[in-house]
Amino acid sequence: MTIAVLGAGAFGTALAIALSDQGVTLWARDAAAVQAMQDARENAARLPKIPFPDGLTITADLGQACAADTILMAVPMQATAKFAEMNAALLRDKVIVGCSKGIDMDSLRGSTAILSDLTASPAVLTGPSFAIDIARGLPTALTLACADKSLGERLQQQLSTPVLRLYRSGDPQGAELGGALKNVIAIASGAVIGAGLGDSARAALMTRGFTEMQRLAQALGARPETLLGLSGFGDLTLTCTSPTSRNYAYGFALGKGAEWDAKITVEGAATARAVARLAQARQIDMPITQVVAALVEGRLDVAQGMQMLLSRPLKEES
Ligand SMILES: NC(=O)C1=CN([C@@H]2O[C@H](COP(=O)(O)OP(=O)(O)OC[C@H]3O[C@@H](n4cnc5c(N)ncnc54)[C@H](OP(=O)(O)O)[C@@H]3O)[C@@H](O)[C@H]2O)C=CC1
Ligand SMILES: O=C(CO)COP(=O)(O)O
Repeated sequence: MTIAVLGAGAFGTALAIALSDQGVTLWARDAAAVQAMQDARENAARLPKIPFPDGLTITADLGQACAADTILMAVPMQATAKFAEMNAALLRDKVIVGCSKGIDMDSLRGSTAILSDLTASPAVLTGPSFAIDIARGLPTALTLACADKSLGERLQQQLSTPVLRLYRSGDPQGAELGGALKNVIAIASGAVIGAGLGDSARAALMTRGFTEMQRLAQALGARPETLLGLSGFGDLTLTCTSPTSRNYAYGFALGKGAEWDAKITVEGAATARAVARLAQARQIDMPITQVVAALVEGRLDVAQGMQMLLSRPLKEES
């Protein structure tokens, strides 16, 4: 069984490296970048100093990549819907695993819904994992979620390695929402630490943020236990506590009033805006997400956002 990874960012490249013992094709859109990676046998732009193993083939030919049995989609979320639509002829009815974390701003859909336009039972691979850790072969555990049980079992076997341990789930929507929503709370956590408001405030935001994640996920049909696993609680913990996270680092810069390089992928920024709209439309109480959306849009600063959260009426913990 052959594997291709679409999108040669840090994560796509890391997955291709981790799975290269089986032979992996990594696709990138830019032919010049592909040639440079082929010559250097590394992705110097996104994952420097990690050499490509022999089993990794890099190409700009999407047709060649899509000939693989299993396709891992690692293009950033806000580009995924257009990518899927433009390349539907190559991707239709393939075995596709969504690896991106976010909610599409235009359609308010996540990767499972977007990829369902192409294939009957898209899978999701998500959980606490920095690209650099996976690429270095450090131990990592992720969730592989698929509504089709036998396909999920096959993908679990195919994509696990001795150091990349995949747990199976039958709830792709819950798994995808955990990965998407934790990025929003990571921005809030970074902002609180960047503004010097302390670890206690961060713990409060993580906990109340997790409550918001559960509220939305359950309203959208996710199983509550999915969010308690690697894809929800696990990834929330990693991303809200590590400066390696770009979402956390972006929030930290907001809190500190520091410059931020807009070229860096911060999935939680667009996702906060998408989820704020989704929550408003469904009348779901998600105050932290609403504040993060307002921070991202420049409608509030961190002090004002914190004041808004602290001045809410006192209530029962639920
Ligand atoms: N980095 C990490 O630790 C992890 C990331 N993820 C998720 O993986 C996804 C990708 O993130 P990551 O790899 O880090 O992102 P990066 O910022 O490292 O790279 C983004 C990549 O996507 C490519 N790209 C952007 N738009 C398109 C498009 N329209 N068509 C094809 N390729 C495109 C870029 O190509 P170009 O260079 O040509 O612009 C670039 O190679 C995100 O959803 C992220 O949340 C999940 C777990 C861990
Ligand atoms: O999703 C991630 C870790 O699981 C990566 O987080 P960042 O996109 O914030 O770097």
